[in-house]
Amino acid sequence: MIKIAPSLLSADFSCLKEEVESIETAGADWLHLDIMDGHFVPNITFGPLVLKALKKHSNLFFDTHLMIENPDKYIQEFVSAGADLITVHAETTPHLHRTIQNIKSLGVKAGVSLNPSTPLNVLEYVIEDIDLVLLMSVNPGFGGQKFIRSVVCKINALKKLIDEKNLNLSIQIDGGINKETAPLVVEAGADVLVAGSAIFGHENRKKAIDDIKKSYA
Ligand SMILES: O=C(CO)[C@@H](O)[C@H](O)COP(=O)(O)O
Ligand SMILES: [Fe+2]
Repeated sequence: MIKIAPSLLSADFSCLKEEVESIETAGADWLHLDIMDGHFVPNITFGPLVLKALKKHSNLFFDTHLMIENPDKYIQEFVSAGADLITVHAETTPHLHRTIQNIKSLGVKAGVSLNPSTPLNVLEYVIEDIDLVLLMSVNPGFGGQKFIRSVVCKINALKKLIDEKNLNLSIQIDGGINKETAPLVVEAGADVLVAGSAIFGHENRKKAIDDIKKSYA
């Protein structure tokens, strides 16, 4: 089963509660929350207080994508606020193994994200400890960017590695996903698709989600 995770980054920030409700009733599987600090990425979004406020109004799985320096400092706060999965960028933490253990010790799922230019081999000694790999298909920081096609080969290579090791690990793709690019990444082995502008950019959220689902059915 392929999961659709609308990214809140492209929602109307003046009415986040209604925006989350709109994608929940439209058939979204997860809610993707982009946390940006203005250091690791040029943009600044929101923090745990916003997660906490939205969690009260949603039953969606809170998929929390940390694009922040020194993620260990904030993991506990995001878990207390309602994160169900915490994904950190390998580029932000010198002690990736420790960061993963930190996330797991708090009872939530752990993911590792890689920028488009970061090779898969940074995962070599942690791949058996995580629940999800997030491959960025744009350079992180903004919604609405163009899909970087070289990620398709990267997905194929990661899928091969996962199958060889017989691991139960999700492959999430984030950036430029729409009804044209979704089939490419699903075919390569992705099973969680993040989509911001392709869903929140449309009035009819159900049609937007259904169009993506139909594109690879
Ligand atoms: O993490 C990020 C961007 O850094 C994403 O989650 C974006 O929010 C995806 O937006 P679209 O490319 O789907 O518009
Ligand atoms: Fe994201």
